[in-house]
Amino acid sequence: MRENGRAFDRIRLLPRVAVDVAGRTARTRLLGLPVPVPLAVAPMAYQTWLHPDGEVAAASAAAVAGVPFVVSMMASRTVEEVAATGAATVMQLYWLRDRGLFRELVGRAEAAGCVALMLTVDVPLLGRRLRDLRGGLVRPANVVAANLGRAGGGLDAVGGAGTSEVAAHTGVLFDPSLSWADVAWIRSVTRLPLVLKGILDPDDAALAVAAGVDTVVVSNHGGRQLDGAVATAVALPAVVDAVDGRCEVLVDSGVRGGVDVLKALALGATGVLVGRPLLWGLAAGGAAGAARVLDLIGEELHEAMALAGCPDVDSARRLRTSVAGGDR
Ligand SMILES: Cc1cc2nc3c(=O)[nH]c(=O)nc-3n(C[C@H](O)[C@H](O)[C@H](O)COP(=O)(O)O)c2cc1C
Ligand SMILES: CC(C)CC(=O)C(=O)O
Repeated sequence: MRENGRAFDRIRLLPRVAVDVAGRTARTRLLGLPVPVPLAVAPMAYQTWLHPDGEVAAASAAAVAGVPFVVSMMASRTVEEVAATGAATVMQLYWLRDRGLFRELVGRAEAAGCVALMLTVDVPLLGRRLRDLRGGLVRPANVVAANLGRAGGGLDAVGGAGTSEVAAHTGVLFDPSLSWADVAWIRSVTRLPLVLKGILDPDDAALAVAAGVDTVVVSNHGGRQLDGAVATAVALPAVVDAVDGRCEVLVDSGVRGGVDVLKALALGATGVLVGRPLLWGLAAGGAAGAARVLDLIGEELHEAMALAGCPDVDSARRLRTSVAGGDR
């Protein structure tokens, strides 16, 4: 988790000068949609844990900002409630042991007007989260996975030593047998654009393209899964090369401001997903707090583009970068 931030910090930008940036714009396309800034909100579970309105407040902020909102399969408000905010909504899915429930969720996402499906591929099981274990993390009874019906409630018996309640619950639900054949099956059962989230190796990015995926997300899950996995700012360029323009490449994990977004673009990304900062805004100030976070990142990006001599997103993607040695 720490290395994600450090890796972005180590990227150095080579600004261009005497470029007319008076009419600059960060408008571009992301997840197949026109967006005012190249970012979307990352899928994050159980947002009513942070604020009573949860995902509905966060999605309202995304709607105001005009950026897509990815609703977690483990959201504490339903995909229908989220889509009703008017935000361009992407449904995130985990591979479930219960294939009937998985199919049902795909159908609900389509019926709710979702613009894409995002399959998260880096959670065959939940990472060993030592702070969750030491703190005895247990969901409050009123925070449930609202999309999963009876399967979305908590567990009566917590998993025991070495397992948090959340890890035990997801262990019951998630199927660790996901393979590329299953990805091909998912591709075949929906006409919605398909996003694969949690790619780090360029060979996996090439396999995703071969499976007909529309977007890959270079992600180590914000450092929550495999401790010691490569930072995304380090992994991104090789994935961009492997994909070679055949699908969109988004990146998350460690993006904390507009300069990080500019660095991601300079490294070849189509755009970024914003994770924890959105939750901090939501916890501090509900929909307004989440909206302020998205505003700030957008303002910072516009300023950084001006200072780097970038009138548009394509020129940002052509900026040169270098990597500084050591930590700051
Ligand atoms: C509290 C929390 C819950 C998350 N829940 C999910 C989830 O349900 N599905 C998913 O694909 N990723 C989930 N993630 C990972 C995020 O989508 C994203 O990859 C990560 O937070 C990006 O890193 P950042 O927080 O450093 O920006 C979660 C992250 C956090 C912090
Ligand atoms: C409920 C969890 C599976 C959500 C998640 O992906 C996470 O906590 O990182």
